[in-house]
Amino acid sequence: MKVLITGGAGFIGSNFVNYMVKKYPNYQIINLDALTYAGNLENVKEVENEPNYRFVKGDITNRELVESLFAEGVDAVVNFAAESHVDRSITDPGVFVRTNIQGTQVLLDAAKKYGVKKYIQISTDEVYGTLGETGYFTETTPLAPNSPYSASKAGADLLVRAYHETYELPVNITRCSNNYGPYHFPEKLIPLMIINALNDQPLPVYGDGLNVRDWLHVEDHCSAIDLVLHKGRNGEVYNIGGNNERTNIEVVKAILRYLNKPESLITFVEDRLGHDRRYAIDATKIRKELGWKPKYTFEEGLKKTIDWYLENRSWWENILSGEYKEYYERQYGQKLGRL
Ligand SMILES: Cc1cn([C@H]2C[C@H](O)[C@@H](COP(=O)(O)OP(=O)(O)O[C@H]3O[C@H](CO)[C@@H](O)[C@H](O)[C@H]3O)O2)c(=O)[nH]c1=O
Repeated sequence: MKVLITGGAGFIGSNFVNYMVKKYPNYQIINLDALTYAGNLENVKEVENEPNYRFVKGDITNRELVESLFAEGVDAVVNFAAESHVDRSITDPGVFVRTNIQGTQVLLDAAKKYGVKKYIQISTDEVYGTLGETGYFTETTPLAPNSPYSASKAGADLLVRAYHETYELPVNITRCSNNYGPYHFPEKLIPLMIINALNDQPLPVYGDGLNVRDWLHVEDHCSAIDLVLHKGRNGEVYNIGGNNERTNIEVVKAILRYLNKPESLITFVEDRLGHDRRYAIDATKIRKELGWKPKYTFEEGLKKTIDWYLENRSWWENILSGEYKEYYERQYGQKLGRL
């Protein structure tokens, strides 16, 4: 089987590339990634010399390039390639529409033209919008995205659905909750808080810190996608979530406790615009239908993740000294009163 993984140098994509190359030595894995600010070949260093792995630098909106890869005979596509950061989408939505929607359409066209056996769209629980204090997102919850990022992901999901209904393309859409684990780019909550705590820098918590996210270890996400790839019923959506609801402030305090750093580092800053209050996934369908089970509790997964950041200092120090530095100052400098 030849599997094209797009966005395989980003956080979740690279974890999936590493997982697939090692687990299936008989599969050919092609990693197509544009290497934007969030893509990093260091993330796939552990498999770069494996005979069943190949990297191609390129953008999913590049129709010619995408078609040339499909012409080689791709059996399955797993599309992770996306602009993923909500805060960036609030200041610059255009690139989100381009990559997340137009890029998906290019992949769908090629998948249809060359007759792939499976197309998997990696989506997000954010397409469902926000929850109050109770309730869960199921696969039939209406789409109600609130940020330009989630709107672009919802748009892509609708295209994927339409290619199934109209052309009978064999698709699945997976919608996961917040992932965490190794190679998570430092702009996101958990790695940002770990790194700032290690550097004795203020930890910027948005609003009252009581927004709730449902955390899923990235390895558990990979095992779920593996099941969907091999056993998913065509045309179906599968929610993937770890049942680990935590407020942001709980997560931040747990990180400080593990690192033995003072809570005085916590700094409440101006809230994110349109900030979704709570996400919580009902993953009954994938558990019952495909037999998926996460292996990490949040406490174990978080400790393992913090240890990874302690052991891989040079990975994140390289990112911090590059173009990310400018983003960080723009995003937090004023909020933290340091500019
Ligand atoms: C970066 C940052 C975030 N936050 C808050 C905002 C959110 O309530 C929570 C998590 O923020 P983020 O790490 O940006 O993740 P969130 O907005 O939930 O979105 C993530 O999870 C989604 C899945 O739910 C994915 O679709 C997105 O691509 C991914 O970025 O922490 C802070 O309080 N301070 C911060 O500095």
